Amino acid sequence: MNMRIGQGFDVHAFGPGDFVMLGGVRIPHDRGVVAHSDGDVVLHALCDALLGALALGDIGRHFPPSDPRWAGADSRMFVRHCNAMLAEHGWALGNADITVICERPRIGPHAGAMRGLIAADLGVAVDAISVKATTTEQLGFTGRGEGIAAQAVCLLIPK
Ligand SMILES: Nc1ccn([C@@H]2O[C@H](COP(=O)(O)O)[C@@H](O)[C@H]2O)c(=O)n1
Ligand SMILES: C[C@@]1(CO)OP(=O)(O)OP(=O)(O)OC[C@H]1O
Repeated sequence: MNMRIGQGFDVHAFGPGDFVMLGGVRIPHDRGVVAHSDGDVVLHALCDALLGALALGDIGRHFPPSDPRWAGADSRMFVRHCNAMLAEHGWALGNADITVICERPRIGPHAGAMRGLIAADLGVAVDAISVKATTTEQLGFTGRGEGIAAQAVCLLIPK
């Protein structure tokens, strides 16, 4: 069977604020993130995985951080754009698996909501989308609470 695989990774620094956007879900937190858009590392990593599977570059190529149109943008729009590109090139998402890397906020209580939004934006069943999390045992920049990271892998199948 013809298939394509993709992977993505994204990091944003914590900064002033009282919430973070992760997987399209607004999560109350004692920090915000520094970003041009809404800084949703889950959706940015997912977009890079989808674009990588298509060999169509990365999110910054499609939505340059220098472009004022994307200031404060809802990253779900980036995901829907990538999904349109999948269809345009004759591919559909088989499944995606995403890992959020941070000490806090806790992701478990929000993972179901993230999966639902991502599945809706990609037009797939919820069981095609996995969202999970790990700490780095207080090691490194995520361990020190300086920022948050996410990685994603996806498998594409012919449409
Ligand atoms: N931000 C996070 C980090 C972790 N979790 C959940 O806790 C489990 C244990 O994490 P370790 O890093 O100690 O292995 C992990 O498997 C997640 O279920 C979380 O919800 N949010
Ligand atoms: C999402 C975009 C949009 O301009 O900007 P940021 O929110 O800063 O996010 P990042 O992952 O650093 O870069 C990708 C950009 O495309």
